[in-house]
Amino acid sequence: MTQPNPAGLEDVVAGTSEICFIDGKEGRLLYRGYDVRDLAEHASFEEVVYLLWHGRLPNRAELDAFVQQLRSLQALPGQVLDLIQHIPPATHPMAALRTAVSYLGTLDPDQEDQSQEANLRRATRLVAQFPTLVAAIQRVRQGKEPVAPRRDLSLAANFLYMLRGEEPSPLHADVMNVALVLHADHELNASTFAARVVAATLSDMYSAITAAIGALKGPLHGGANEQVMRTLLEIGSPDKAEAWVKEALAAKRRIMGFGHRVYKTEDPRATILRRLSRKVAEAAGDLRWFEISQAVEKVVTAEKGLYPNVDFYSASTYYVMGIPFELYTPIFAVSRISGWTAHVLEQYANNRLIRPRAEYTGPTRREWVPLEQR
Ligand SMILES: CC(=O)SCCNC(=O)CCNC(=O)[C@H](O)C(C)(C)COP(=O)(O)OP(=O)(O)OC[C@H]1O[C@@H](n2cnc3c(N)ncnc32)[C@H](O)[C@@H]1OP(=O)(O)O
Ligand SMILES: O=C([O-])CC(=O)C(=O)O
Repeated sequence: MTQPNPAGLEDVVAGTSEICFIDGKEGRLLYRGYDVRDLAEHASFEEVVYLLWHGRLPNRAELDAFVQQLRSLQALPGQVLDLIQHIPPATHPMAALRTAVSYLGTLDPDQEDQSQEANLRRATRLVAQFPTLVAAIQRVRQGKEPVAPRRDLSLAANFLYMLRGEEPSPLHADVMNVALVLHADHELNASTFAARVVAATLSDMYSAITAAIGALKGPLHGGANEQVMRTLLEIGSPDKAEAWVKEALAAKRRIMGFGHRVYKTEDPRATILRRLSRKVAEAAGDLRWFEISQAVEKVVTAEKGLYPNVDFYSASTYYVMGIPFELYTPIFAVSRISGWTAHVLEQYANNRLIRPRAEYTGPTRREWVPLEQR
């Protein structure tokens, strides 16, 4: 057997992929060769999904056709809407999403078909349905009726529309689009790796995506954005940030939204989200959450040399947009479903079972002791 791997498989190259490149030293992120900063500035989320799946940007006709296809698939089957009504309202929306996606698998129109074409159709349905699912889950939790999707809005605008029951401002629609572009893919992060492990057994796409949702939910991964907002609310004002952070660090607590396994400098997505956070805050005339975030960043960077990751400034951005914090990780999933499905399709296209070894550290030879003698 090869040498034992470092804890958490740090820096272990566990496979090849053509989808996403991260330079952790320089703080660069590319989707299929395109810098995420250019995509955030110019691309719609729909274009990015096409790029991730097909390896190239769509032309006008291809994009129009893809957008129309997505819009035709946004509505949820009635059985899923019924299921959502039966989920206890106190359930975390990520748990509800995981349950609903698993149920969607039982209603899959392509049931036994495991061809690449059928899997691309599944991926398309999932990307189209995730915003509708998350919005419906939230509205039902709040005792409201789900809002039906519209066919004349971008995926980002439609998501906010279904959540709020009214069309978002162009600023909020734009900010949501950029947030979706920024969260779309990130190489072998924990949830994508989980999805690929499941796909590599040749299990179905819904099983892989359900596993990925479970992994994203954890606070060390996508669940951190919700925890960031809880932190900002607890701190309450910029002048309290320094003492709060110092006390948390002294107690060896982690400051959510900081640090990254791959980036040893600022996460390029955080740079863009910091700007967005300020922009929505200025437009709303409410800089409090942005200023607390900046104050926290200053102390964490000075004390620990840690940089904000993608989950840090997304929290204050969404909060000022009036989005409740339990939805921050589901919004991550609304975007990351594009990357998860891209990786599952890539895994199926060139599959080998993923099955590493463990370095055994338990006892090697023990004598059996009969029950009465223990
Ligand atoms: C979308 C995403 O998944 S982005 C990541 C979202 N997660 C978070 O924001 C949670 C907070 N951050 C963390 O817990 C970590 O930075 C992780 C999980 C993201 C990466 O962790 P790893 O690469 O495994 O680093 P590891 O956990 O080994 O930490 C290394 C050292 O930095 C410290 N550290 C890392 N992150 C933090 C943090 N956010 N706050 C305080 N200390 C931290 C650790 O305590 C550890 O210190 P020690 O060596 O003195 O014990
Ligand atoms: O890459 C990671 O480990 C986590 C992350 O930033 C992401 O999934 O976007």
